[in-house]
Amino acid sequence: MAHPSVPVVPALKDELDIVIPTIRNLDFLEQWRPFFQPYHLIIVQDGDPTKTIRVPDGFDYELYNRNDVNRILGPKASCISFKDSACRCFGFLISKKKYIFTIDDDCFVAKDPSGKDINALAQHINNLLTPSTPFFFNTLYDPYRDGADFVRGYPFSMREGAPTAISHGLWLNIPDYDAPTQLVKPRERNTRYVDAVMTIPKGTLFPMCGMNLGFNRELIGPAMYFGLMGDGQPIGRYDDMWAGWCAKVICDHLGLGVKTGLPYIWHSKASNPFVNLKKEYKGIYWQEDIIPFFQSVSLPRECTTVQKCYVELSKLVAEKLGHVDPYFQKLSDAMVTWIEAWDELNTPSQAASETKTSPVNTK
Ligand SMILES: O=c1ccn([C@@H]2O[C@H](COP(=O)(O)OP(=O)(O)O[C@H]3O[C@@H](CO)[C@H](O)[C@H]3O)[C@@H](O)[C@H]2O)c(=O)[nH]1
Ligand SMILES: [Mn+2]
Repeated sequence: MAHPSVPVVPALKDELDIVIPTIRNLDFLEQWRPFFQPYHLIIVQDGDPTKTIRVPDGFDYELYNRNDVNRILGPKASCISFKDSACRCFGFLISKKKYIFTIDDDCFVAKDPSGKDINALAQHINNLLTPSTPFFFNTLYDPYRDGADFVRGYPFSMREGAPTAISHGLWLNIPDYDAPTQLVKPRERNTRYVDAVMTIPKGTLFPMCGMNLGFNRELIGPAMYFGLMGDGQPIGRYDDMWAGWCAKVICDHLGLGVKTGLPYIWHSKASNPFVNLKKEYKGIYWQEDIIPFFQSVSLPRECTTVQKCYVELSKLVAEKLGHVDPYFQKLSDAMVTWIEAWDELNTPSQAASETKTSPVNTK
């Protein structure tokens, strides 16, 4: 029990950045203020860099537009998408913190069945700070949660679990459906609150949605590249999916865990299904080749770091998916550029020299 006179410091206050990709004013932050205000925000402004993005007073943030991306990365900026939410991964790159939470600007505070506001950030932090169980499924779901435990038959030698790399949250109201599903079910809303956090078993892929997502940047950051999407690219809205497939095979290889379930956010805006179909359609049939590829991936033992795994994966992408479309050779090259940029920005000497055009705003 915290002593009343000692202020409670929010968990991971100085170890976590909140990354928001945006093309609009960030009034949505007003609703998140009680939960987000103590944390540093990294705002990645997409689209026209001359447009001014309004951020509510009282938030500590840095804002990067496309001019900043080009200035900081130089030629390597080619790996950061333009005019797609995939641009958010620049925020992952430029951050210096151990943890990341990323959220879309049309995601609001949801209420649990008791009517209480859900602090999605606190739940992600709890998910990331407790182990995962990728090697043996616990049928009572998250065994580390208050009021739960490992069930009978769960090997004691496996109860230490694995470090958690990713925490994948869900959405009430507008579900993250693909365009064909949106088109046939335009009025479907997700009203089902499932009170569970589960570890996605080793060897199983999943469709990672980027709109309510936390991860340990030190464990899996270099794999969280959101690919080449949007302007000038033949595909969109597969940014988070690509990152999730790459990250999951690497987590499996390195013995790291991925959780999905709580927390929920309230996803307020359904994007246009016709526009989405134009962005997604190639991905809808390419993924019938992409998924078997990721299911077949076996990374060599010498790949002991995320970077080594990721570069090895980029080679396999070119080799095994290049026949599907020339795009995958471009993507393979961009994956290598991303790792070069990651290592360049995250070596102490280089990182310190980065300056920001937009002054860091303090409360
Ligand atoms: O060109 C753009 C468009 C949008 N953004 C910012 O990205 C997020 C998401 O935008 P939006 O809510 O319009 O997108 P959705 O259709 O709901 O898509 C979600 O599903 C996945 C598609 O990849 C992803 O998780 C979400 O994008 C907002 O913050 C926009 O401001 C952008 O930066 N550039
Ligand atoms: Mn949205």
